[in-house]
Amino acid sequence: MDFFTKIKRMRINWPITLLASLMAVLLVIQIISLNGRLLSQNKDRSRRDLYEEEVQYGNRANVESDQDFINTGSNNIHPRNSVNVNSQGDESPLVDSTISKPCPAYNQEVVEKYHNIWMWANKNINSDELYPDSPEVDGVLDALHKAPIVKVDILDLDNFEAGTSGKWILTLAGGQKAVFKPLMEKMGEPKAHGYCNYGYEMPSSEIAAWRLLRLLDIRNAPYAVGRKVNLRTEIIPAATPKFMRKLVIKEDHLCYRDKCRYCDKDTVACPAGDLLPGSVVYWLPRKLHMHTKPPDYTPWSTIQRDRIWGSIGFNNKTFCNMIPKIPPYGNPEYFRDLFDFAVFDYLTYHYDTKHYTIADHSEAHGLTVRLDHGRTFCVHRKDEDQVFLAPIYQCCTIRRKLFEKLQEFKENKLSDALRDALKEDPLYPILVEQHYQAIDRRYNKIMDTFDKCAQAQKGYASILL
Ligand SMILES: Nc1ncnc2c1ncn2[C@@H]1O[C@H](COP(=O)(O)OP(=O)(O)OP(=O)(O)O)[C@@H](O)[C@H]1O
Ligand SMILES: [Mn+2]
Repeated sequence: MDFFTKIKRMRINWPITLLASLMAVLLVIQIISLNGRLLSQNKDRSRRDLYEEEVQYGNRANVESDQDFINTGSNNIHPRNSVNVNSQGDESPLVDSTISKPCPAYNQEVVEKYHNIWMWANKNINSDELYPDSPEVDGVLDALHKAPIVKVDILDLDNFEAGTSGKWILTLAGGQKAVFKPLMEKMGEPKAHGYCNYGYEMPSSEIAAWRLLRLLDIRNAPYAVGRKVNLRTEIIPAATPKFMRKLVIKEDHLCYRDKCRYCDKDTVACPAGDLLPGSVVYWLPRKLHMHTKPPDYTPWSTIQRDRIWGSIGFNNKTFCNMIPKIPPYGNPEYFRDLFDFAVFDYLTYHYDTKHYTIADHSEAHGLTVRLDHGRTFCVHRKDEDQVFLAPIYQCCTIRRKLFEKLQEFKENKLSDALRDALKEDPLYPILVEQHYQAIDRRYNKIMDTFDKCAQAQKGYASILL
């Protein structure tokens, strides 16, 4: 007996079978949609969990407003110069018919001009500094600002989309790579909720931090400059397919959708005239070793600090005594670096402090490098001495070179100098006015702390390294 004859003989009640099948299909649809909702709740929850983890580690800026922020789920994102639309609403993907994608034209002369600038920058990286104190530095900034963009991709390291907010990797004419951080929140303003690690990274901070380090003669952060990129004419023609998936059309605007790990939701930037502002940071063509985890961690980084403060307390100077036992801080130069970091981190309220060393046996092998200042200048109302002054307070020491440099900025001159330096940037004003007041206030506290240290010891000679 064949299969069909068997079925015929089973005397099936067709209406009941059909009804049962229909109900089964409905049940499956219900289960799938419930699962979807649970998944999206879990996604939200996991963002909160991540954030809560950071809160536990103390990696946040404003304890008082925490509950308010969580409750309101604030998402006021309106970059200056941008039409910015919230992530809800109609949004359509970009399709080839929406925008044509002409190939960028390469002009050999232009390519050579920029290539020579990148060669100069590369040649000047040595074991003392990433760039010299010379006027050519401004030429490199200018090139980062103006060089035609030949390729745009999402910065993806080891199959992991780097970081808490999206970063682009640009290839510029002449072959230099650069990291672009797009402006997704208000330019240069403090985080409304006061949490430095919540929300997007800030390109304004990246630019201001670099200018401040340069003023202090701390030349271990790669060049950073502001740039407005035209999504339609500069980015689309050079974008990889992966990058193109981040572009959407919304209310007739061309928009960029960025991820944000510690935000209530991702959002889109729909810049006026298609011009999206951001920071461009020179990609350091060297192998880097990151100092974040034992045995060679940055001693006063957030995680280490909170673990240690919990057990020994802020005032305990024994922490300072044990630092030379942590590799590589037995080396006096690396030990001194820690106080350069402390001064800068305190001035900029830098919650995401970390550092790298060049590890490639090139002539720059061993140089300390500081990357990623997108979360500096996030609050100007307060200073958190317990957090940021600790290295200075506990060790009472500083590199002589930095101390002498700092003395040049007495009587609120540091803020004026930073303002003047930022006037050179194409995106000036970069920071809101209150940040400058904060810098002077913090500068004075640093200098007072060193004064107290000198008084308590045998004068300045005993605290300068
Ligand atoms: N200018 C640069 N030159 C060389 N390598 C870089 C540069 N910028 C970033 N990188 C590499 O990319 C990695 C990730 O960059 P970055 O530290 O800015 O992001 P993140 O801290 O992971 O992200 P987020 O700040 O969003 O959490 C760095 O650890 C470093 O290896
Ligand atoms: Mn970062």
